[in-house]
Amino acid sequence: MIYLKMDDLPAFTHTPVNDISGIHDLVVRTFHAHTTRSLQYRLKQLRSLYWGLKDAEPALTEALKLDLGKSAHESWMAEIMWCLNDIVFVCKNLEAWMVDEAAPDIPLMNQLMRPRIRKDPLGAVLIIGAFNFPFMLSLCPLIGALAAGCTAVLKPSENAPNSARIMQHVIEQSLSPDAYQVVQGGVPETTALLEQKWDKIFYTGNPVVGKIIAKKAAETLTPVTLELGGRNPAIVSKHADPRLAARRLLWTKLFCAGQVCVSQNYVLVDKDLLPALTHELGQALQEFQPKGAKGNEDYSRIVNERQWDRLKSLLDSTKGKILYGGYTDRDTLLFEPTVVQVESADDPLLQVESFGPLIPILAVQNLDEAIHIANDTDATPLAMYAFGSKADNAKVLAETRSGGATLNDAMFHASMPTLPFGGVGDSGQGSYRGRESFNCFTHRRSITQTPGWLEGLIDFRYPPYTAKKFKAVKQMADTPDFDRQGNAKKSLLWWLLLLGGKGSIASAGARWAVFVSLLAVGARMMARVR
Ligand SMILES: NC(=O)c1ccc[n+]([C@@H]2O[C@H](COP(=O)([O-])OP(=O)(O)OC[C@H]3O[C@@H](n4cnc5c(N)ncnc54)[C@H](O)[C@@H]3O)[C@@H](O)[C@H]2O)c1
Ligand SMILES: CC1=C(/C=C/C(C)=C/C=C/C(C)=C/C=C/C=C(C)/C=C/C=C(C)/C=C/C=C(\C)C=O)C(C)(C)CCC1
Repeated sequence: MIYLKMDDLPAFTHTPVNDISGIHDLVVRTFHAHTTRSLQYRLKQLRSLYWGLKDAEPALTEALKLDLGKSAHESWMAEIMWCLNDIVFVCKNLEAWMVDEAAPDIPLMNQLMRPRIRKDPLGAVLIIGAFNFPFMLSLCPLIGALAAGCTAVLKPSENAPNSARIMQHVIEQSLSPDAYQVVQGGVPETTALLEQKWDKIFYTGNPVVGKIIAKKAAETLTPVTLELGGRNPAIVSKHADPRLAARRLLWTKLFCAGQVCVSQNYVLVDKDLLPALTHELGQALQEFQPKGAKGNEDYSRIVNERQWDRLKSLLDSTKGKILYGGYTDRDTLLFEPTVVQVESADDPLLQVESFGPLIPILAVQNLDEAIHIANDTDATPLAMYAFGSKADNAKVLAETRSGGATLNDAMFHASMPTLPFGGVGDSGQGSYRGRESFNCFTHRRSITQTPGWLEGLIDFRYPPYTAKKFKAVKQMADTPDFDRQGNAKKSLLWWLLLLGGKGSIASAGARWAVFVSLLAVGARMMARVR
């Protein structure tokens, strides 16, 4: 088999803005022609995309190397295999997902109307991808939209142009062009796309642009899923294992050179554990990169000069002390993983999302202080990490919010392809992955059907309203299981089972034991008397 090479592809060129409304109209027309509704159509498209990606694997790997210096290892694990497995999983489950769902919590009398929930595709959707995991962040939403029966336009990030080129090639070779289109470009092209009316917009990227997109979508009441970012804290309590914490936190800062939305933005460590943690970070860095970042050909590069410059000026602005790393080279876009011990939560490294291989560490007095700083820095980050005892971790989860969280590791909740993934508050809204990708592009349509023979039985709904009809309606009221003080009331049956008492089932059991014993004694006494 002759494998495709990136050189075989046309150069990255922006889609002419004047073509965008025609592209939009095409996918809208196709949706309204109901072309994409059948299960077989969707499966055929998904299976075709699978083989298109599979056959392009060498070029996909090459593109990620060109755009980000990404290793074949990371490219396979978190991009190519990720997307291939996503398609396989969706194909296996799609038929079950599409079946009408029985409606839950329906009173008996309403069951007669056969309530059910149909999964309707939302329509023609717009998907805007980001540069750091260009295939996973563009194709997985597209897989969800396709599975849901939508038509779609994908706008990959222009900051990963080679990945955008090969994605366009694979999509054009594998999917029906009437239903699935790619628009290439940056701000002007995305802005032109946002002028069109979509049935859903799925955006991955920074919160600033997320607000632009949410505002634009609000003008036409278009639903959005926003996969944004945040300043994700890692809290390392005094009960943590410093070696595990060091290795696992470094994982996400070496992965894609820290250009990972769910990587920790800063580390709050109990003051007593600071020496051990910093020591273990040095040990792990030595193990993970024995020849340093420069000598590690599997270590990604910063995506472009603009991002490199932003990171460099951020590092130069810190008042902290560099413990490890700090080597950078603009010519090769290399940025070494850099551990900085900072003395204040006001340090510039904690004020913005680095989205790079910076690891500021701040010592705290205790867990309460860590939680306070975390909530003060970013109340709704995309991710939260807690390393500590079971009680410590439970406290962190109970007293903070985040899109997702991993305990005693980094980014694991984001490493499971079928676990719903999304932000909260400023870090985003909506979620996807696995079945959630199907749901993300689906409208859950409630349907009922009233049989003719019921007409006389439910005429209480028609005027003229009589006393008899009103009495019938009054009897439909439910009985509350709580009293006027807001306390739960037990039903008569429950009162009897608990023998009138309150408290636990165990105490009720004790009462039953006493009650049965008394009954037995009484019965024996009655027998003697006879
Ligand atoms: N939640 C997630 O899954 C996820 C994944 C990756 C990145 N992110 C977040 O994204 C940010 C980094 O990515 P990025 O935004 O630099 O990626 P990016 O530069 O690739 O931009 C993302 C997309 O937004 C578009 N865009 C940029 N500026 C725009 C504008 N003014 N108007 C319209 N469209 C515009 C780009 O064309 C691109 O398609 C970080 O905050 C990171 O946390 C989140
Ligand atoms: C195999 C057996 C067992 C255990 C298996 C285990 C525990 C396997 C663990 C696998 C791991 C560690 C996989 C890690 C994968 C990481 C990935 C895919 C990272 C992905 C990163 C992503 C998606 C980043 C996203 C970034 C975003 C969205 C923003 O920028 C046993 C032990 C159970 C025994 C039986 C065999």
